[in-house]
Amino acid sequence: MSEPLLIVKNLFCERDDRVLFDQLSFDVSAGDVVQIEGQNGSGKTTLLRILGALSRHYEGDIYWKGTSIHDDSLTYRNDLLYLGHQPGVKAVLTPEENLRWFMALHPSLDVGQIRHALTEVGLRGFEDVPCHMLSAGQNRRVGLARLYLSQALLWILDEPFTAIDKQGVAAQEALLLAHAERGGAVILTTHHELNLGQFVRRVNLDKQVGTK
Ligand SMILES: Nc1ncnc2c1ncn2[C@@H]1O[C@H](COP(=O)(O)OP(=O)(O)OP(=O)(O)O)[C@@H](O)[C@H]1O
Repeated sequence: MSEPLLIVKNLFCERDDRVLFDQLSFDVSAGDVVQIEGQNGSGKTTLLRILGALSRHYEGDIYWKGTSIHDDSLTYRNDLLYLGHQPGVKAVLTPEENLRWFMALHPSLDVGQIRHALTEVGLRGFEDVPCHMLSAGQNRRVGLARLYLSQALLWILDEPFTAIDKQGVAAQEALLLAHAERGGAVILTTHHELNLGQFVRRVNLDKQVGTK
């Protein structure tokens, strides 16, 4: 069996004198979809921000391909796509402009690929409409279009289905599965009941029991 891509070891995090998690350990391998579960305020976003190398407010170790993410943060960040809790869309820009902005670090991507991604998320015909004129779900879809463009191995997604309709959720679930089947890995939070059968592993922050 191949080594896990991500190893999370003995994480401890405290906020406002409240321990969110202690001795939290789990790993993530190629092909895994890992759902972080827990009630409101249990620390899911906090954990995803830590795993996304956006916060160092913790103790413990995180290894990516065998190396601490802080010893080789460049490799880790290159392999990572993090979609936060907010859609992360600039309201004055159009969907196409937003994606060009997101993808500025990937100059090999062309307008055709960006338009294809927008079509995949159901925004055909809205490419040139400023995002402040789009609905909440459409704005979320602009952010999710990055998943169709990304070459990253690890996707970390914080509530990606917020404001997305049923059909959109089903399409996103299929995309997550396809990514896992290609050898990628996904860590996400969602209050939505995932329809991914045995593909999903769960880490529950309420029970503090790691993977089950
Ligand atoms: N920057 C911060 N400073 C102090 N406390 C914080 C900070 N960020 C989060 N917290 C606290 O940490 C706890 C966990 O917050 P977090 O957003 O991780 O929860 P969550 O499980 O994602 O919740 P939800 O399901 O409501 O999105 C909360 O009690 C919150 O008040």
